[in-house]
Amino acid sequence: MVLKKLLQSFSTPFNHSRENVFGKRCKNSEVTVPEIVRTPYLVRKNTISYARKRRPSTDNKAQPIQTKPCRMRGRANSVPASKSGQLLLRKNNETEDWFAATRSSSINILVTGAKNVGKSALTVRFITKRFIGEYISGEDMTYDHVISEEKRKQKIVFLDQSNDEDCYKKRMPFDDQNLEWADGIIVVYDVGNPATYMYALKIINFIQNKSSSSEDLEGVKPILLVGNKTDLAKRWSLAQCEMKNVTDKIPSWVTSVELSAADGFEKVPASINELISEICQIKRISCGSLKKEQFRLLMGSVFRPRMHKTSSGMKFGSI
Ligand SMILES: Nc1nc2c(ncn2[C@@H]2O[C@H](COP(=O)(O)OP(=O)(O)OP(=O)(O)O)[C@@H](O)[C@H]2O)c(=O)[nH]1
Repeated sequence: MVLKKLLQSFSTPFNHSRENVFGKRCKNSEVTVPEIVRTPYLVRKNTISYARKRRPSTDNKAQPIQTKPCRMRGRANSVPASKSGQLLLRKNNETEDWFAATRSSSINILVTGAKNVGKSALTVRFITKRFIGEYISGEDMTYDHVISEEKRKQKIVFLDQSNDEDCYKKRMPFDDQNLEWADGIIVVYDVGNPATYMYALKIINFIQNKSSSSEDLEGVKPILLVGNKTDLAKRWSLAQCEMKNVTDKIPSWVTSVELSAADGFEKVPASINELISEICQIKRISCGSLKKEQFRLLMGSVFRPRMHKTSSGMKFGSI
């Protein structure tokens, strides 16, 4: 009944058929409704505003040019610390001490890649299980995430590295300190943009070259190459031919995966968990809960696609 009324309300005022919404011609007029770009998820402001990062203003007024320090951290006052410290942005002035402290106490993951490929989206999706439309651009962000295994807690720190032009020029593609700090690296590209894929390969080559100078980098720092935005299937298929020509350049020790931060209920946590368990093995830390989590995600994707959403026993990744 409600559905019937809803359908009627769609059709009566303008006499449009439902196809009109997707850009087809109206039945009784010559007006063409512009095509609507599909937004995968609605932003539920009340529940996720704490994790939302502001974009710089896009006013037409001339903005004063500001030079940002590359190692700028997210504004602490823009995001309140969550109870468990799972999503916590760092203050701007934390630098050397922060690197030293986190190096020894946590699992550190560097998230890098070209601009606008979805580095923040991927990280936030992993930590909060949510996709938020917009994020602060042009600033390095760090996120704390805690996994609990029985009574033990393991802190995971993500450094979401900005690649705005100023920083890019200074640290082509990132400085040694970030690389030394990281236990694992996530290199992100946009599957619909071959240039970002080339940039991702450049980063991997950079790491590979570093490994020849510091003997044990290769294999010791696991790399996850993530092709993001597969939900934009049209752009993706167009870019595939161009990317196929260069796929042989990915070194065999790099794990690669294609997914969508927007749609990635299972794939995002599964692939990042795999990277974390690899790091745990290398650092000889026990991460048993990750294995359980991976198994649960696998079973969830086979039998019940949203099983993990209702599970309360596992603290991993919850807010
Ligand atoms: N459709 C779609 N859009 C995405 C996806 N991931 C990210 N986006 C969008 O892509 C834009 C850039 O995402 P960000 O996460 O800010 O990208 P970033 O790499 O962190 O950007 P910088 O910090 O500027 O380097 C945002 O508008 C996101 O909403 C995805 O999987 N699918």
